[in-house]
Amino acid sequence: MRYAQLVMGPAGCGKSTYCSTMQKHATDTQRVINIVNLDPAAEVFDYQPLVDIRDLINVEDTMEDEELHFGPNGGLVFCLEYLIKNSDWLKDQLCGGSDEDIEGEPDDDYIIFDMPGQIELYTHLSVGRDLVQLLQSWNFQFMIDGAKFISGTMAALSVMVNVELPHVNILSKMDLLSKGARKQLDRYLEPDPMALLSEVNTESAWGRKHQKLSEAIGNLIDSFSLVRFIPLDISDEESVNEVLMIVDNVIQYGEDFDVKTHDFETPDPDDEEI
Ligand SMILES: Nc1nc2c(ncn2[C@@H]2O[C@H](COP(=O)(O)OP(=O)(O)OP(=O)(O)O)[C@@H](O)[C@H]2O)c(=O)[nH]1
Ligand SMILES: [Mg+2]
Repeated sequence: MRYAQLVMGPAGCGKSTYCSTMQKHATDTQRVINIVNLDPAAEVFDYQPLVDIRDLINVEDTMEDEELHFGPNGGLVFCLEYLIKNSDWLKDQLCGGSDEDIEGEPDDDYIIFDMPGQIELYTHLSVGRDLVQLLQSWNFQFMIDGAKFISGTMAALSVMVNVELPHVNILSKMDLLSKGARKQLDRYLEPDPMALLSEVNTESAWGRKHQKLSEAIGNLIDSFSLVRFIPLDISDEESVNEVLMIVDNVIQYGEDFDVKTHDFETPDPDDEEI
């Protein structure tokens, strides 16, 4: 089987850090997770990518090119569309090129795709969906990491509707919260959207004017069980493990797992902790 996670979220929310944290955790627990960088504007990340879109095309190239002359956002869209058009390149890099590998490969592949932060790529442009269809045609199974709170949830819903995949919302950077702040967090982790929205309602003219809309949004979020956020504290091994387990469960990884664990040797006690 081939398993994949697409990591999406606002700029700087910790997507690349999530990728490298999961990869390190996998190594520590005798699993192999590979990372593919699909951000053509990426400058730094703390992992060794299996595939890097920048080997195919770079945002700077599209901006400096005399004919194209894109700005950073147009350049990004161009790069991803270029990737889709040159999907054979990606297929070669991911699958070693031969169709036989895709059909008959006995080992599991588990790949995390580190995506660019521009949400419009997945909400209303076809690039995100094209990419997903491509990967699905190569037998990848999926999940998605969504964005922030009520507005993030709406964005996540919009992504879900557009790309038609199951997803898990992750609240990153938990290590930055004080103990007191963490205690208050529970109401946000599994919040009552109606209660949260009613707070918004009374506070502003906008809220009063759009009360019906807010209620409808609350109902929508509620009935799709969208508002569940999983906290991630990358400095806490337990937390990293829990997030990976939840995601594995969503993409149905590890259902025939006991066979797999014997493929690996005993862990090296000198392995670095995260
Ligand atoms: N303390 C803490 N810092 C984090 C965490 N995740 C990310 N950061 C920091 O936040 C900054 C951005 O993290 P990245 O992982 O590069 O975020 P990104 O979403 O990949 O960013 P873009 O690719 O630019 O959209 C870096 O300085 C990270 O060190 C976290 O869980 N805890
Ligand atoms: Mg990044």
